[in-house]
Amino acid sequence: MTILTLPPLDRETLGGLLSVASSLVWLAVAAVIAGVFGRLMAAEPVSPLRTGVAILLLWGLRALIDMAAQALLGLAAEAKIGALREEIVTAEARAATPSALGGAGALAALTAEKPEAMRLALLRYRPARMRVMVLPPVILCIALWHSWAVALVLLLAGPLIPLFMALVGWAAKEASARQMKDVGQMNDVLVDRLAALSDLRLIGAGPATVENFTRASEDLRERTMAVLRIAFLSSTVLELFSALGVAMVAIWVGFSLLGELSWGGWGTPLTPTAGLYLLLLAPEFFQPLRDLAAAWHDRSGADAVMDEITTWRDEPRSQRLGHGGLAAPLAKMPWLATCDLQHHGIAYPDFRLEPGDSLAVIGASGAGKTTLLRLIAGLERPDSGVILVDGLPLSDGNADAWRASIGWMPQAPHFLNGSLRSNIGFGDAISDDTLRAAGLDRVINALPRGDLTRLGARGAGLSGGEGRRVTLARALHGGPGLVIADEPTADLDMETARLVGDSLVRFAQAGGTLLVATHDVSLAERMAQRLTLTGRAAP
Ligand SMILES: Nc1ncnc2c1ncn2[C@@H]1O[C@H](COP(=O)(O)OP(=O)(O)OP(=O)(O)O)[C@@H](O)[C@H]1O
Repeated sequence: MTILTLPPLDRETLGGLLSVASSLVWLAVAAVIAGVFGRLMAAEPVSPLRTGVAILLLWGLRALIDMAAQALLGLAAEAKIGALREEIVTAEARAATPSALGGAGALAALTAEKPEAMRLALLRYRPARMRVMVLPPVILCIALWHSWAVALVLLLAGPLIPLFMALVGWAAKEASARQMKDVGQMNDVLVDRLAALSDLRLIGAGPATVENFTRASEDLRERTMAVLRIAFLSSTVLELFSALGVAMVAIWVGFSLLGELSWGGWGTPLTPTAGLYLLLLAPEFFQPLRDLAAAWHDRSGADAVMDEITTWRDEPRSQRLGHGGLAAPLAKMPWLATCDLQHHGIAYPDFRLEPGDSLAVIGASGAGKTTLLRLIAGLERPDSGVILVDGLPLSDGNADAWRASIGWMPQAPHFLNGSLRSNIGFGDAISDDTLRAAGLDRVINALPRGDLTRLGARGAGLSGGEGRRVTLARALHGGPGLVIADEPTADLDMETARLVGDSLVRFAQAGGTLLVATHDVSLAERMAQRLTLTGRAAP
């Protein structure tokens, strides 16, 4: 294998190797310092300039290597965390069913907050493990060269640290997992309660909600304290072991230099330079082990997050059609047909919709109207049968472009916590024609802040009918070929229902294709075709 064919080092490995190199530079610095003090103690001449320059150069080198290592490790951690976040957001955007992990709050925590808990582990754990594999053996060899007694002390005290670390590690991982779960649940509680704040007040559930919330936050505090307790306990014990190790080396070196101890070396008396060198190296022997112990704790938190991400990954969830990416809409509106479509035990009658046609899907509650609309939009995969778009089966290959050609008016609209304008165009400019077509122009003129009126998550600031017109404008925005509307007139008074119906009919009269699921007989009668669903066949 030539060097050219060797796999390139990833940033994390390179960062880890540089952190090892930086620690090795310290051995050279310690040698220079010990040499200088040895000469001073032996009353030999020392060049302060040469010594100062040598130490400065070595420190500078170490700082540079350290900086490069931290930069590389930081980039590697950012890339990993970014990739995880992208994976979660992309998968959630493609999932047709909600995650069993929790609601929006839990998923937001899994995407934003929890991967952040992995950063310290990514920055510290692997480099610390690499340093542990190199530095203690190197220092042990140096110690053995000078004294078997010092090597024996290090050899006995050193392994106690990883041993204790492993024992604490189990408890730390469990405590971190419990804490991570609580963080997700807490976010869910927060999202739910904030969404229902006014309802909770009206039914007088304020005090009970506050009490529940206090209990949940108290639980989270206790879990966090449990994690911190383990961290404090483990670091105290590790400090104790390493302090004892260093103290024993210091006692041996001190008494050997004083001539009180004649054993532990290799027959020749310990020189002041060698003694000082051993004293400087002893803490460095324990340092990587202590770093690893600290990083081990970070890793416990990161493992708990990874376990949760693995559970989320392993959930069997059906996927929307398409890749979820941005796609250009189809050049011209195709014809649409269904063939032997079956989903969730409901068999759907076949239908065909030409460009410019309008179809009302009618049937009792639970007959499968919303499900059919979702299937047509590629938001769910049918259990069997096909949807034909210009004669081609709707598939992952054409679903993104198909959806880009559709305007969607859902039964239960969601609003972003932003201005009315941003709730229609999501950042795009909105044409006056779209506002007029949705009958929204007069509504906007009557609002004190016009299209800058801020909407809450449930469309607060607008009446139900006005909110419905916002979703209609959203569906019409961008000039879609097909508008799919799910119960567009539900819960509206007759006048507003007629206005919304007029807007939809005008869209169809202007050449748009219209698919409407409705219980509203007068709206259904205004469509060119009607499709009646009968739901599941009786068992
Ligand atoms: N993931 C699912 N698995 C199994 N059945 C489901 C699933 N989702 C929905 N259903 C069922 O499919 C049926 C059709 O539901 P759908 O919402 O399409 O009815 P609908 O005709 O739109 O009702 P409504 O007029 O009340 O809005 C319902 O019985 C519903 O319980």
